[in-house]
Amino acid sequence: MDNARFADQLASGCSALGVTVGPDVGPQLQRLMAELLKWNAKVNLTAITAPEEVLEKHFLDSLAVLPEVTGATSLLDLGAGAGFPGLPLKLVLPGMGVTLVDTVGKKIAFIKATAASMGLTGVRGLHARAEGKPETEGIPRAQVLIARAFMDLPDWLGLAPAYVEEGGRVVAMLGKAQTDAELQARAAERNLRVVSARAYRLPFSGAERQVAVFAKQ
Ligand SMILES: C[S@@+](CC[C@H](N)C(=O)[O-])C[C@H]1O[C@@H](n2cnc3c(N)ncnc32)[C@H](O)[C@@H]1O
Repeated sequence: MDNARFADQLASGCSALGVTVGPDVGPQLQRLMAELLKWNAKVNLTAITAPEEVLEKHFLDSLAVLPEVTGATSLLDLGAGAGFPGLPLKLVLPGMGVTLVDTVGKKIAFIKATAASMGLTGVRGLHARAEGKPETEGIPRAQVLIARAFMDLPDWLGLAPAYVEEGGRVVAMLGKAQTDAELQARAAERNLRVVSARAYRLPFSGAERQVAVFAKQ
């Protein structure tokens, strides 16, 4: 994808999602895509490899939750894989500290090397297993805990409270939308409350997504 097409697709995708990004973000995302595809040719990081799909399914889907994340000073991305949604969110919100956790070492190696080569500060990659015991895992708590395609919602909400600072929130990016009643029930099981839930569609494929925000009771 050439620079002009990338910029055009990013602008129209952001506009469809109702999010705004600064002028530096496009070139940084292009750099991130180049690193992802370069690494992916050698080590398997993601099954999504067509540039148009990387832009929509990894980058724009990550940026779709900007409204739920903006204002946080720290973000913890559990099961971040190759850095989604944490890395694109960091590019738009550079003052936010971001910790990305995954059990697969090569994914964390990619995150660390890419953050260093792009000169990103305040990005930490942690090769660790999230089990709900931050004290022994060395995983820091954050104002906002986020995960996309991580675990089944009940399991993920079971882990979540241990990683959220007092007054913080849990942002769940879901491929399969849950009804309000289902979200309320899942939250109640974990002593959480539902703060908001919003459905959206990816701008080019029209694929359905949902983002739900929870807080401690
Ligand atoms: C389906 S991938 C999603 C990756 C990324 N969030 C995304 O949306 O592209 C799930 C990731 O969670 C990681 N994972 C699974 N269980 C984990 C655990 N208990 N702690 C940390 N990472 C875990 C896997 O290694 C994998 O990279």
